[in-house]
Amino acid sequence: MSGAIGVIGAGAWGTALAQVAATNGHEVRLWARDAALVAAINATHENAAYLPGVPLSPHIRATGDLAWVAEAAANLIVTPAQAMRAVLALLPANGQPLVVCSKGIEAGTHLLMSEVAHDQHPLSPVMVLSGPTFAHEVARGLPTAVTLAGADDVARAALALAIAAPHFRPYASSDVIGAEIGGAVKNVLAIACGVVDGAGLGQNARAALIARGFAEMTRFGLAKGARAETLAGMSGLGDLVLTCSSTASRNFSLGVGIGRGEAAADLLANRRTVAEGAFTAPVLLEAAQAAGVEMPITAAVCRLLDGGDVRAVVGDLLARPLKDEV
Ligand SMILES: NC(=O)C1=CN([C@@H]2O[C@H](COP(=O)(O)OP(=O)(O)OC[C@H]3O[C@@H](n4cnc5c(N)ncnc54)[C@H](O)[C@@H]3O)[C@@H](O)[C@H]2O)C=CC1
Ligand SMILES: O=C(CO)COP(=O)(O)O
Repeated sequence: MSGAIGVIGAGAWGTALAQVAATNGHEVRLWARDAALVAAINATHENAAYLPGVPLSPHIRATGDLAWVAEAAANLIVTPAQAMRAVLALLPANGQPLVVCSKGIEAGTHLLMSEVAHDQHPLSPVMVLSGPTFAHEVARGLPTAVTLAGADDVARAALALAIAAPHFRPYASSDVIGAEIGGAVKNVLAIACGVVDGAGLGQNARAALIARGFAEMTRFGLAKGARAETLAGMSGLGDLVLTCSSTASRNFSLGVGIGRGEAAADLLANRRTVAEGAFTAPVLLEAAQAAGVEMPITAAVCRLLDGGDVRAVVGDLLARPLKDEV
């Protein structure tokens, strides 16, 4: 793939991906909706608001002009999930490949982000890039592997070559739904693991939540047409383990606060960066109920986000009738 690469969304992850795309010498057009952020990135070659301390490649140019970004050979979409449809509606449609890098499910429609992208840009090949990828590590050049999923083999192979770097290794997949469901669901489960940490419930409980959470992810994924091996790969289990283990995760950190007894509403009101699991949880629960899939951990996270008492919610989760593991 020759030519520029567009990155839409200049938060931590969009900025880190811009840095990856610039590694191979591509001109990178990084769109932000906030004019002050555009000016600051271009003046300082740093995104101090969302990815502080990382000197950005001179190949990256921030912009507020979506039409200029749309002329690039491919567009990586990295807005918060619930904002994606509105931003894509403003993006000129050139049939350019669109790569969904956000993790979530659209409220109201229950659509995955790739489905939202297809709705808005039916002529574009749509791909999904997902995996265990803390932005600050990727931006510093630490080794990272991702799933790059897409139905169009040619577009996917071209994009993989364009973004692969010695520290950044994309694995190809044709399972778009599976790649997306892993990333969306793990954010909800990371909140649950944070709660366990904040409430001091111990490492056994955290490991049990990861395992039972993975069972939930798999049940939901299979019901939606995902492949089991995708859910067990980078974008599913890999990302689940990463985000359930570290306060570097915004979702895990949100859970820690809830586990310590802080009100979820206050924690969310005081955040500047996005914790997608808080938006995904109620949508996921609705989608699971519509599909007839039981997701008790997701339901527990929803109760906690609605202000439920931690001890009561955990007690209810553990008091459910005994059942077979599989
Ligand atoms: N930070 C990370 O390590 C990773 C994040 N992701 C996903 O990438 C997506 C973006 O996350 P981050 O970049 O980390 O978020 P962030 O919280 O660092 O930044 C969000 C960006 O979106 C902008 N924004 C907020 N509302 C908007 C709207 N209505 N329209 C357009 N732009 C808007 C903000 O101004 C900011 O530039 C999320 O879905 C997240 O789950 C995926 C992998 C890694
Ligand atoms: O998706 C991520 C890592 O793969 C980032 O997780 P958080 O959004 O919880 O920080």
